Amino acid sequence: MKRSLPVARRASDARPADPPRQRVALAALSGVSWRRLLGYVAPYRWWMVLALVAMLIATGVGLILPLAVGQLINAIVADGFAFNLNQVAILLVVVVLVQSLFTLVQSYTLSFVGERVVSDLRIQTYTHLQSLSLGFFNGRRTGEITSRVTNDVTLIQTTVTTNLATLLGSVVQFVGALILMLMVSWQLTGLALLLVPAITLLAIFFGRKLRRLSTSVQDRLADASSVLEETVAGVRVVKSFAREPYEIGRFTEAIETTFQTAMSRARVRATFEPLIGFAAWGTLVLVLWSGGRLVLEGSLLPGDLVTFLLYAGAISGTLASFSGLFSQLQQALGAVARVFELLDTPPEITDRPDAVVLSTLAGRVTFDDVTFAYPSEAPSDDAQAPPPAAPAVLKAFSLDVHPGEVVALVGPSGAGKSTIASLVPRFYDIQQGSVRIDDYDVRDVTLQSLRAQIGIVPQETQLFNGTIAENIRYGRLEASQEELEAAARAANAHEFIEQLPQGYATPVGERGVKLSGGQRQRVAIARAILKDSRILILDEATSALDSASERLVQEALERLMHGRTSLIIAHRLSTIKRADRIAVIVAGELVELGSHAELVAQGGLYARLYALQFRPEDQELLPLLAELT
Ligand SMILES: Nc1ncnc2c1ncn2[C@@H]1O[C@H](COP(=O)(O)OP(=O)(O)OP(=O)(O)O)[C@@H](O)[C@H]1O
Repeated sequence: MKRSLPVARRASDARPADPPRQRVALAALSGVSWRRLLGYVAPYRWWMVLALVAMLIATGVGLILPLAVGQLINAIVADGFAFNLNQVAILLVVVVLVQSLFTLVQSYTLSFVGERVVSDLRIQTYTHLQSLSLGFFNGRRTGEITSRVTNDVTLIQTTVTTNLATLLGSVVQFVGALILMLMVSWQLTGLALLLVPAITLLAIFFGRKLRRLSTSVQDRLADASSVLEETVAGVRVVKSFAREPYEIGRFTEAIETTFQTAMSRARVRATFEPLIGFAAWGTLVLVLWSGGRLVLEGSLLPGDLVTFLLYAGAISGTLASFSGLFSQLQQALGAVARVFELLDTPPEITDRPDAVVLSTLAGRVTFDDVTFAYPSEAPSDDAQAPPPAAPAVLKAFSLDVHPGEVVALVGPSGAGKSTIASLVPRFYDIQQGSVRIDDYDVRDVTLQSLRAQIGIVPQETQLFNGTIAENIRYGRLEASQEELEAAARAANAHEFIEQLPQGYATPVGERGVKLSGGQRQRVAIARAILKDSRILILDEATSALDSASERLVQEALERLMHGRTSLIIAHRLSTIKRADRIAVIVAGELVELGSHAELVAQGGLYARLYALQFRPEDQELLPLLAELT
């Protein structure tokens, strides 16, 4: 029953972890995703070109190093060699210097591109997230969504820059070293190459296994973080039910599952890396042994053998980095798929191409034969499966609220009151009938202008991190300090705000002062007053306030409602009696409509309810109504 109206359902409405993710991860293997990913680098292509050129130079120059070292040794051991020791030593220093310089350029430019891409992508995903409809958020856990914008995007950053550049560098190094090796000794090269395909196959085999396990680890970790998020956000519920041990159990279970999966991955990785290392070093020893024999036979200079060994070392290094890269790229694929899936989720509620901008309104709100069922919560990666048919929450519901009228929506929990209210700002689209403001169907006007005309005071006020002034100004960002204070005064909030340590500049929300329930409600009312919209939707708080606080809130609400069309999801008899008309809703249908006096005279459900009314004025009506229906 206790739920704020415009805010998405809490994380507790979670759906279970989604196995189809793996399918999506595999789909991301297609070239399209990679092309799309590289599209993010396109705006910084010149930086990328610079990075790649620097990388090529650094790698290319690096390839001279083994050659120079070999020459150095030849200069030492072979008499009458072409270069003397000094010349070769100077060459070596110059080579190392040039290589370091270009490595620096490459590292800086690559980081620039990486950080830019990741920032762009985060802003894009967040912007897209903001465009998505409530239906999307209803079906997903908070932790899962935030992790896509933060963790997954970070994984992508390494993929598009560092990994790709390293891959390219490794290829250059591999090819370059191979050519130079061939020039030194084709026999030795042939021997080394015999073993390469075997190592590569091994790497591919393990890489695949690692990828599967990595996606699985990420999924399990997301499960654990969603337990964490849920319980931190809902810490009051946990504490009030003394469910700490239960939650610890749930978290432990999720973490233990993560641990088990991570250990399976660790086992594969632990075997993988030494195995590849062993294969590479084994090759080296074999080459050293055969090369040693060639030197002893006199067909190879000792320095050339050293050169060859250094190249062989470089090649086994690149092979190891190939396999490392391979598994990292595989890991990133899951992340890429999840981010693109988010970006590809179309918003359900959008402006029509010919949508008009609502301007000044009289403020009439009409529900005309409205039938509505909530969108099915099937996530988009389950698109193959037909969505289960959702039951209609509203059935042929009609109600005409006149400009300036106050209508109280009354009915048992789950009757559809919040749903009715959420259709006015078009949080959802209806299946039949129409919801109109003045004579405009809400689907024919721009969302921005529609929502600008509607003020909402939810049951529970969500305060954001920031000062109290910033929180009130959420109602109208461009409001002046005077307007802001006037709104706070009208909302009976000015006095308590003045008494806060820094007045309007006092930080509130997560990291600021804690406000009482009544104070929060008055801040919400001040926001709505500042917004100054024609239409108001109030979700009356059900939690009891002390009578002084209650009076301040009631006064503020009356000022707020004055001259505006108001739809109140009412819980208290006092509020209901004050409304111009009362709409009694039962199971998504309007069963009675009229003023308090009319309904009492009619002798229907409301009258029977009222007959029981020897209770205090602020008696909550709902439990009684539930008894009667
Ligand atoms: N986001 C949602 N997705 C799916 N079903 C929903 C959603 N919100 C509400 N419902 C369902 O729609 C029905 C009407 O809910 P609604 O919240 O409108 O009732 P209400 O009269 O406002 O109840 P309360 O007084 O308890 O807030 C309920 O059966 C509820 O389970």
